[in-house]
Amino acid sequence: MKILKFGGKSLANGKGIKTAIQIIRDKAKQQEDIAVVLSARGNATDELLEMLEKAAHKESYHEQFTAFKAYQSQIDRAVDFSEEFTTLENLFQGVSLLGDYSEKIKDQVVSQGEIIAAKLVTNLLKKEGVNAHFTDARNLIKTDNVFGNARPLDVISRKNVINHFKSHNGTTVNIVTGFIGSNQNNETTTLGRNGSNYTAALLANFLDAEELQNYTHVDGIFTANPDLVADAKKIEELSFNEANELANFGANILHAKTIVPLIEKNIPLRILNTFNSSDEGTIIKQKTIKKGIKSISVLDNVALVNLEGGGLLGRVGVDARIFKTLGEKDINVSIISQGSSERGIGLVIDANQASNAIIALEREFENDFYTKDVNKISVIDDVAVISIVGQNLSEFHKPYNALIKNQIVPILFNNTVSGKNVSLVVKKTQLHKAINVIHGQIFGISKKINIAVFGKGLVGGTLLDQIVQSKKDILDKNNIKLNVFAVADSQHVYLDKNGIADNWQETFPKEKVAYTVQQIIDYAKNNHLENLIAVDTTASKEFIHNYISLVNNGFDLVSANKIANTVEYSFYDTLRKELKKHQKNYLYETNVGAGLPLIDTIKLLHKSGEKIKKIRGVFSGSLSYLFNTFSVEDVEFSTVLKQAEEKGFTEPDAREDLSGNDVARKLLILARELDLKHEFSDITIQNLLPVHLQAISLQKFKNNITDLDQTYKLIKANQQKNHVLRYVGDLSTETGVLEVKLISVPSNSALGQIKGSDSIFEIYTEAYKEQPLVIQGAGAGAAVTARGVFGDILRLTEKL
Ligand SMILES: NC(=O)C1=CN([C@@H]2O[C@H](COP(=O)(O)OP(=O)(O)OC[C@H]3O[C@@H](n4cnc5c(N)ncnc54)[C@H](OP(=O)(O)O)[C@@H]3O)[C@@H](O)[C@H]2O)C=CC1
Ligand SMILES: N[C@@H](CC=O)C(=O)O
Repeated sequence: MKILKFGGKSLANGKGIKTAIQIIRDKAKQQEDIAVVLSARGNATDELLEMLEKAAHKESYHEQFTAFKAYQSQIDRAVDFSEEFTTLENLFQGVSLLGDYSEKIKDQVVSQGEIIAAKLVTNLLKKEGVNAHFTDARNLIKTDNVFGNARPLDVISRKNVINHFKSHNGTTVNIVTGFIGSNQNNETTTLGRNGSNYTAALLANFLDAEELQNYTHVDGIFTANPDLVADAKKIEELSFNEANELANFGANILHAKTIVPLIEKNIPLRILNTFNSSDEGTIIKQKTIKKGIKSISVLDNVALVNLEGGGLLGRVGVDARIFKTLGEKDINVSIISQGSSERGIGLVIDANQASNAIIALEREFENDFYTKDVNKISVIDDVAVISIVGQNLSEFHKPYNALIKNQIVPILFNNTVSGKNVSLVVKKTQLHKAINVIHGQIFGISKKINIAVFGKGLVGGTLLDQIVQSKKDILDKNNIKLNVFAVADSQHVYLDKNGIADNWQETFPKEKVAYTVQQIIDYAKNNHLENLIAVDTTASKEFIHNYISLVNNGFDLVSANKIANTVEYSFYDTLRKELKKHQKNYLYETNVGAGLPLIDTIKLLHKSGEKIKKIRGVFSGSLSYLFNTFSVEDVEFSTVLKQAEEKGFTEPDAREDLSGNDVARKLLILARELDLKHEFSDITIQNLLPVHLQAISLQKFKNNITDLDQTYKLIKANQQKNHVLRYVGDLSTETGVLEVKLISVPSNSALGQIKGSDSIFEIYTEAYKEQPLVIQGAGAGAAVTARGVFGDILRLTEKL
């Protein structure tokens, strides 16, 4: 025999009840041996409780009652509910007169929901030709007298059920009311939370069923609540032990007490979706094939009680007193954690019971306050418990580190000795983000990286296009979901927590809003975005003042902008201290040599103790292009400069290149990588701009760009034969000299031979004494730079 159980949503008017009837009818017609257990339909239980409350407060419940009756009768007007409706009317009237009700009355009221459901379904099935039999569980499940949460009496209930099914067997399909029973005086009782599932499990146990099929409105049990974690996946199978852990930790479908009767007889429980008949659901059974972490569940209506005291060390019986005190108030403790010093004991309890718990504990430990053995009993009520079911402690560092990196520091954690469950208490405000971070780490379904790109010009825009093109591949190959949630220029931002559109260029003008960086930080916080990266592809001197705030708010940084590394050393130093404090990273490989792997190489050599003596070369891609072209072609200097701008080699204001500032910045960045605390003012710079072009507006400069031509024509003419012009940077760690200047070199020398926008860096070290280590390649350009920024982002994703 199989027991089928249908929940309220599966029996609601419309698609629910229709589909449920079809499922039962088809199984009955295929001569499957089945019994059916039903919950109340739709929101019947909640509505009955609401009306009861209204009656108790002497408020009018009549309108709601009329609507309730209409809803329940709507599907089949032929079914006679007059007995149930009259019972309800009488009960409400009585409660209204008294202005109060007991748990016993409450059970009588709510039980009508299941009775109405079973009567209706029986009738509908009969119309479909099924030999259905209305079965009132009050005649079968006998319980103790605890109204509202009654315990079934095993021996008598078992006997009743077996006898009933013996006399109603063969083609009969018993339609059983879930949730309700009766005591020895035949007074109606209910089985408490998840009562209908409990009825179904009891029946399965008593009748030695081969499977309990629980029809719900979801496809099964998920790796996490899909409302909180978009990437949550359905679990195919769970063991009873795992289900038990989940049941204790908030998985709504399961409840520990419903699993016990199934474990006892080794009866599998299958969670199915009434509305998705093709899905196999989740099966819960004795043994499963797949081992490992199964699910993350949450308890969010909890409070953390903390008892602290210097005099608790070695005191026998303190915990016993706590539990006795809470037990007397019927307060259940779901987690306890105690340090070996015994100075602090943390207890997780139901949030609704927190005040009672504190009052009771303060009373119990009153004398200990006087003796100063106990200093404080406090409660934190804005907390939630996240439980990782199946978490092996040897792997726990992964989700834990990810939480810390995302600035979520658990308040308390705790594990079961069996190693099947690790629970973390976190602030409720951080719950959403925490569960996503943990889920991404342990299930590896995909790690979501949330990126804000500041600056959507040449480099930023190319980067965004590259991300759009590559994100699917990166997801498929590396399980990394790149989610650009913000794109900003100097005035506006386009925000979408689910990721900007692929055609972001067209969407930006439609969606853009004015912004401050703080608003973007708040947006990330309010939308619980994890693994945050801020990308600076501006050339802004002001934007860098947001770096520290971004770091403080959980962002890692990637930057093409060289300013933060080249302003005063004190800022450079402070930023690094903040990064260290918050365990954040700042990557800026493109600051020198665009996409060339220069900074990483220098860092590695320096870290390994290799003494770098000198770095020399053509540091600027745009000036390289300028002089490579100008030296060999018969063309005006200003014409080549315009070409360099058009090709995206120059800074937004090309005078940054021509003044030597950009090369000087690169030199300073490399010097600081070598722990030299130089300032920009320490660099000797040969400015290539005539004075009158230096301080005017960019537009005026562009209008007068041909003023450069005469000067460079002369310089070119005065060169030695077979020589070419190169603008070089020179950094000597031995002399402390940092210099950028225009020189004339033989065209067949290493510097003389470079082509296009190539940069060349010669690194002289102890090991590379005579023949330097040379890094050469395109030193400027939007595509190579954006690719370098992209590389930094991907490098960061490995650290997150
Ligand atoms: N080109 C190259 O080869 C290389 C460039 N780089 C660096 O890349 C950076 C970007 O260069 P490029 O793309 O050419 O510059 P662009 O001028 O093309 O783009 C700059 C972008 O930054 C935006 N911006 C300016 N201020 C802010 C702000 N406060 N907040 C947010 N956005 C802002 C601008 O917006 P708006 O339009 O509103 O002003 C614009 O969208 C520079 O720092 C450059 O040094 C590094 C290596 C190589
Ligand atoms: N303008 C710069 C771009 C890279 O930093 C250059 O020409 O090198």
